Order: sequence, then structure tokens, then C-alpha cells
Amino acid sequence: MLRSIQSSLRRSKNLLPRRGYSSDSAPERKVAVLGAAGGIGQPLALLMKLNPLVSNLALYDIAGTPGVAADVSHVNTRSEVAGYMGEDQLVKALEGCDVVIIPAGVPRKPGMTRDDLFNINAGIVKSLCTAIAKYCPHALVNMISNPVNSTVPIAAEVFKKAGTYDEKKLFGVTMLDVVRAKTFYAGKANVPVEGVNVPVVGGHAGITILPLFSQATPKANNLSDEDITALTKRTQDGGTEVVEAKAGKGSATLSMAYAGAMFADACLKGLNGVPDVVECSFVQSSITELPFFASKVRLGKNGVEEVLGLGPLSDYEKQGLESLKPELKSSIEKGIKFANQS
Ligand SMILES: NC(=O)C1=CN([C@@H]2O[C@H](COP(=O)(O)OP(=O)(O)OC[C@H]3O[C@@H](n4cnc5c(N)ncnc54)[C@H](O)[C@@H]3O)[C@@H](O)[C@H]2O)C=CC1
Ligand SMILES: O=C([O-])CC(=O)C(=O)O
Repeated sequence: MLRSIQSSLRRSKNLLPRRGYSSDSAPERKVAVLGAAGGIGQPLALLMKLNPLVSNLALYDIAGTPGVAADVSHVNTRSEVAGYMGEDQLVKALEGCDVVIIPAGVPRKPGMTRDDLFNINAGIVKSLCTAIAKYCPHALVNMISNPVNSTVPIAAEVFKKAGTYDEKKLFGVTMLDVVRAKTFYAGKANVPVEGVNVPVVGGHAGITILPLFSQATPKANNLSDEDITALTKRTQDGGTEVVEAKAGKGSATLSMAYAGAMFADACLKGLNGVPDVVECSFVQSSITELPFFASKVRLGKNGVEEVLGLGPLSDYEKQGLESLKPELKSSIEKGIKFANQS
């Protein structure tokens, strides 16, 4: 069973190392999941337990982690698993971490925007990042908690205040937008999804999510302008599609855990010196006038090695880019303001 999960993950996109070393020679890497007992946290914990690049897996939450950790720890893979519960144990969870993944916070219910989560999640992210600055200031931080367009700027401000900010080490996880764009494109273009690539830029909410289908590979000649508009809208509304289908029981958890595990795996590969690891992420950026922006990023031994440019855009995408800027700008400013006044 494990073999078949691992080989299907390997087939789907190299969650396991491709080259350079086997799991026996992979360096020690500690990964923490903060919010590990939640809807995303639990399957993400399992997927990180399946990743042979991880040697220590720390599962932290305000409640429920002993059970999740005991359960996941029985899986016969490389990493040692430990559960930590409550603020007193946060230091132990964070000490020595190479990568910290944060899916802590409340999810949406039907009718809510991601920004409606700000009031609760901003405080959670702020306090977790304060602890990260103290106990593992050099870790790569993978921010999943929404609204990502604001929680990443909050994290940056907290780290700046603590004197530990390194823009190469802070990532908003927008991988689920890429996962969705690939799936929807493959379905519409009728091509095998395994070989599909679609960059998604901008941010992670509604129209700030801008999939660049003009750059999708393999090229599909069977898609009309209407198809591209529909694919764009479906990618932008993918989160809402799941929120509505779950009808009050939360938002995407399983697909998010998959996307989060893929992104953390890319970060670990970069840290380990695997060349040419490129994924989309919401990072500090100068490719537009906005201080944070999602785009393709090359990952390396220090985190972000290079923020890649947008590449050629279609007229439709150029329009989308201009339309998203005011909303993204105000979400970024909201995060910065919160971090500095509270
Ligand atoms: N970036 C993205 O693409 C996506 C982001 N999300 C976001 O991820 C977040 C989590 O979603 P779910 O796992 O579905 O929610 P959930 O409610 O199932 O789980 C959240 C977990 O966070 C924990 N938590 C709350 N405060 C905490 C704190 N101070 N320290 C540690 N843990 C804490 C809770 O105890 C709970 O176990 C939400 O904000 C959601 O909007 C969800 C899907 C996609
Ligand atoms: O839609 C939500 O609230 C959760 C999320 O960010 C996503 O699924 O993309």
C-alpha cells in the first residue's frame, strides 16, 4: 500500500527525490506543521511523513496533536514524529526547524471571503511568527493560513520587528491555485494532466489569482477565448467551489494538503541543493510595483534563489494583471498596518 502511494506520488510529480541522493543519504531536515490537528494539518502531516527528505516531523496545535502524532508515527517511513500541544510546547516544536508550514487558523464558510478570516487569523499568524523569530529564525516559512495576501505581509513585519526578516525565507503557499489550473486545463484541453504546467501569478484570493494559460504547456490549440475566460474564472473561484460543496464544513483540506506537501517538498529539495526547482509562490517581489507578488520562484539552499519575471502575457492576462493590483495592494497594506499597530 505504502509503495503504491509512494509510486503514485512519484509519478504525479516527484514528491520523492529525483536525483542526487537516496533517502539514506538525504540530510537531516526538521519540518514543523503548526495547526497539525486541523482539516489541512492532519493529511499534510501524513504526506510529510511519507516524504523521505524529512528526518523529524513536529506536529503542533493548540489541541489534539497527541492523537494525530501517535497515529502518523506508526507509518513506517524515515522521520521521527513528535506531537506538541499548547503554547508551552511551541518552543520544542520549533527548535531546529528547517521548514515551518502554517495551516493554523479558521477556514471559510459559504458566503465569506478570505478577507473575512482576517480578524481571527491575523492574530494567530502574528503570535506564531513571533515564536518562529525567537526559536527558529532561519527556517523557511510556508504560510497557508488565509488571507494569504495579508498573512504573508504580517509575517514579514513581525520578522522585521524581531530583526530576523530574510525575504528569501518567507513564502505564501499559492500552490493549490497551480494544482487547480493544471487540473482544469488538462480536462478542457483533453491532455494528460501529469505533463501539464500552468504558472499562476498575483495573489491568493478571487481576481488576485491570475493563471497564465497563454504560457500553459503542452500548448492546446483547441481552446477558444471563451474557454480561457471560463478556465480563469474557475481557477479564481476554485476555493469557493469547495467551500460551497462542503456547505459549512470548511474549505479545501485534502487538495490543500497535497499542494502544501508538494510545495514543502520543493523547499526541501532547494535546501538540499537539487538544481532547477521552480514553483509559484507569493513572495517579496519587485517584478511589479507591489511589494509582494506570486510568480515563479527558483528555490535554492537559502530559500528563494530568484524571483522569475512574468514572461509574455496575452491581452486578457495584461488586463487581469491591472485589475488585480488595487485589491492585492490593499490586502498587503492591511496586513502591514495590523502588524505595526497591534
Ligand atoms: N493557502 C491556501 O491555498 C489555502 C489556505 N487555507 C487556509 O488554511 C487555514 C486552515 O484551514 P483548515 O485546516 O481547513 O482549518 P481547521 O479549522 O480544520 O484547522 C485549523 C487548525 O488550526 C489550529 N489552530 C488555531 N489556532 C492555532 C494556534 N494559535 N496555533 C496552532 N494551531 C492553531 C486549530 O486548533 C485547528 O486544528 C484556513 O485559514 C484556511 O482558509 C485553506 C485552503 C487553501
Ligand atoms: O477558499 C478558501 O477559503 C480556502 C482557499 O484558500 C482555497 O481553497 O483556495
